[in-house]
Amino acid sequence: MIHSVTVRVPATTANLGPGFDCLGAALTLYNQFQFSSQVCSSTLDSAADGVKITVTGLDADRVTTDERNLVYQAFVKVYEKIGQIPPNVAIDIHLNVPLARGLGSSATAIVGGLVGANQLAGAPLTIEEVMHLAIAMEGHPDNVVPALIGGCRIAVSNDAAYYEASNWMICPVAWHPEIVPVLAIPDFELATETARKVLPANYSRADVIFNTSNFGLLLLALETANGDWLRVAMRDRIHQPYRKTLIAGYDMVRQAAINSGAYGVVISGAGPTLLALTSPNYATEVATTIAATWDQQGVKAEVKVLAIDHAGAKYDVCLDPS
Ligand SMILES: Nc1ncnc2c1ncn2[C@@H]1O[C@H](COP(=O)(O)OP(=O)(O)O)[C@@H](O)[C@H]1O
Ligand SMILES: N[C@@H](CCOP(=O)(O)O)C(=O)O
Repeated sequence: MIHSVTVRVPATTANLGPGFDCLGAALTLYNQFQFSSQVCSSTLDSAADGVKITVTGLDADRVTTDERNLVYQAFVKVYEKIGQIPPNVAIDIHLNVPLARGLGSSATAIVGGLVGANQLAGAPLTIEEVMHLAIAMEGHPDNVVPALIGGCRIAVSNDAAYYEASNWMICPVAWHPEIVPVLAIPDFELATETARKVLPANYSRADVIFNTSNFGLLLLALETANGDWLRVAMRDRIHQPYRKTLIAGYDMVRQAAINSGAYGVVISGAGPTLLALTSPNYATEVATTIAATWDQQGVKAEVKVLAIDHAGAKYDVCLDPS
């Protein structure tokens, strides 16, 4: 019998400029979730029956430890899907991905909870079924998909209604190893829900064509590391023009990063983290410049030079000694 499951889930950077709600990549920064079976609820000291949650690491005090916790909600979803009552469980969460910064913290929580529950239940669901549950919970595929399977991915819906889709085609996007993601994480939060509310419901034909052409070019540029293409292809008219007003210093930081060698700078996920893509030779210079420029605007930012994670969610299972 399985005693505990430990799941490691990567952060993500979604959208990458023109790929709003359909393109995202996993990053080498991870949250960890451990799920341990409990014998009976009388051994648990949480207010919620059947679950005890502890959280350590970054922003730990900001995460709820009762049954509203997103990891636990995802855990329960698996048992609903298989028609079983969720077992009593202790969940230990260790956070390295900051909350509400555009690095997919909610995606790690959803994927961690789903993968943990599925393994604890003896793996009744396929990875596709886990993915569909994750997309339905998050409401869009671009962060949960790379968080689950790693790499850079495009999600395409086979259904007419994109956001209600139950059929998804997931395709890998080649990412040239000489393209380095530099992430600049400011010291303020921006909830995805808030950043989605500022977007218009409709777009002009010109804006749609602008994004479609840049998106196509971006895929070629990521595969080939063609700098001339990348400098053009990271432009977007679907979300960034509206969201940048929520990110103090955005234009100045973007221009300074480009002047110091970045191909381009985009909002990571829903923001406020900024993603610069650059070559290995310029990565340190770009990182230093972004931090210094934001500092001049009164914004403290942590800057990380990362790589693309190709593994996605990884788990270890520990069997009951008896
Ligand atoms: N490990 C976690 N456990 C529980 N809830 C989490 C966890 N990580 C994130 N969340 C929830 O997700 C919210 C952040 O989600 P969101 O606004 O989409 O930002 P992000 O861009 O980081 O995904 C947090 O405020 C919290 O409610
Ligand atoms: N496409 C979504 C992506 C949100 O990603 P997150 O990492 O900020 O949760 C959006 O742009 O709203």
